[in-house]
Amino acid sequence: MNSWPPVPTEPPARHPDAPAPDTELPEHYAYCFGCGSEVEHGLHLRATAGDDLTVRSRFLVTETHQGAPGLAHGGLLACAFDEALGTAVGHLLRRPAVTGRLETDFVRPVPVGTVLHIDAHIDGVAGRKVYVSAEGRMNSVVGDIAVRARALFVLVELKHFIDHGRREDLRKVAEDPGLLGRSVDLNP
Ligand SMILES: CCCCCCCC/C=C\CCCCCCCC(=O)SCCNC(=O)CCNC(=O)[C@H](O)C(C)(C)COP(=O)(O)OP(=O)(O)OC[C@H]1O[C@@H](n2cnc3c(N)ncnc32)[C@H](O)[C@@H]1OP(=O)(O)O
Repeated sequence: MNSWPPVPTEPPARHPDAPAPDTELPEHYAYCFGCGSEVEHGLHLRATAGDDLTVRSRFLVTETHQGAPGLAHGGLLACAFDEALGTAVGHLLRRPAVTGRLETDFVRPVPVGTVLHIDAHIDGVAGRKVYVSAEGRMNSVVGDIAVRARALFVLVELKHFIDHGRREDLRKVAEDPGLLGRSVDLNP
């Protein structure tokens, strides 16, 4: 394994307005494939602020998430980690960021019906670069590790989303700001 973070970093500082530990976090966008309640076959990942620089997430692997018969698709698992890691950056640092790089180690197959518990941690900050990592455990917070991930998120201005987002979707959000940051009922 290469050293992590790969460059010298500053210790990250939890934002003073970050949600308190054990706070259930809202979905960040109702049409997000990772967390959005309006996406029928999305991951519906739910997250809770943890202590210090951590966020705990979980999602249920359903039959619409298969790659091989009865097993989760690796790309969807990577998506769940992208979401869990990005949620940690967004909520704990309270800065908009996008994924620059995401690497995953798939350690065990994940059957349909598994609840994957993903613990994400902010490891270091170097300028606009935020290094984060996570472990996903099967069916309990102390279950077997199925997936490990590391990522680089890059802090951006809100303008990034306005410049690059599709006009009609930006218009929908302007008309219904509740599509962003809406609280949702919890599932596993
Ligand atoms: C007020 C707000 C409060 C917030 C409240 C919280 C609410 C909840 C929050 C949130 C939940 C969110 C959950 C979402 C989770 C999912 C996230 C996604 O899936 S994001 C979509 C996929 N990713 C993209 O679409 C990026 C596409 N790429 C780009 O747009 C650019 O390449 C970008 C912005 C990443 C970088 O471009 P540049 O021009 O701005 O900057 P340059 O200089 O190229 O990079 C900056 C530094 O990063 C390094 N870098 C960039 N990409 C790298 C890479 N792939 N590998 C290594 N280094 C990389 C560069 O080498 C540079 O490093 P050096 O500063 O020079 O040391």
